[in-house]
Amino acid sequence: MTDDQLKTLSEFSTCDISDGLQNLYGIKDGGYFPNLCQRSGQEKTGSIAGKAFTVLFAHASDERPSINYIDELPSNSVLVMAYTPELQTSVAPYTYVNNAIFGGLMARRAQIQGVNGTIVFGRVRDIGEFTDLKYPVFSYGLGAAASKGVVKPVAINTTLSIATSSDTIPIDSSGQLVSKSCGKRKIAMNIDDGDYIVCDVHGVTRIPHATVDLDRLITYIKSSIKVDALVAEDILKGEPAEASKRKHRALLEKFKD
Ligand SMILES: O=C([O-])CC(=O)C(=O)O
Ligand code: NI
Repeated sequence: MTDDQLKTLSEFSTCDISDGLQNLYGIKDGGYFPNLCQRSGQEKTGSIAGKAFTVLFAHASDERPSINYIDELPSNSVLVMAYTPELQTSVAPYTYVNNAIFGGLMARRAQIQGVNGTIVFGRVRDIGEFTDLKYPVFSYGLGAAASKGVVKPVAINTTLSIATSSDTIPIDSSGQLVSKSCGKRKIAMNIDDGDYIVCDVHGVTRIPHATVDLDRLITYIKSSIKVDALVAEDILKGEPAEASKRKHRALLEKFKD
């Protein structure tokens, strides 16, 4: 990702990103990861963007050794931390682990290396320190206890599989109706290392780097924002929304393959 692309992504909202992924690439969930809350960094103008640097956490009994990931983080990345599937639940609170795996000292260390923010599919602590640092952190929940002896980081630069939908809700993460009779299961969405991440007040979106042409997506989103602005003007003049949308959406036809 070039500096220009990064700057442009940080000017888009997560809603803009989801519109682009849905309309240009047919990704029905719009790349949106539900249930994360923004804990800090709200004062930043624009969105938080960067390439995903992924860290996988496993139970302390996992045979893999604990690794140090916090001291070698690429600048302009977004640190993404998640658990192995058996430690995740697809209904609230989304993780079985009540300990926090990210805190103020780690935020400090990440920030000094130029990391743009942290996403934890689990719990975090020391939010007062995140706020003081103006360092953006998103998480499922909060905790007070550190992770020692309970979970440990076991892999970096790996695909993270996130359980996002409940087996009690008959709709999967891509918006398809699924049979209620298919029994217990978790429906996962992946984040690959190096995916483009954009976060804001709505939460977190992910642009899959393997399948999305970032320049094409950016060009589409710029046009889509223009269309929305034109429709907003029409609505202000008293025009009906649907007719205005039809009129201006033609601007987006050129993107259809
Ligand atoms: O001890 C931990 O797991 C994290 C923590 O509090 C910090 O980074 O300040
Ligand atoms: Ni701490």
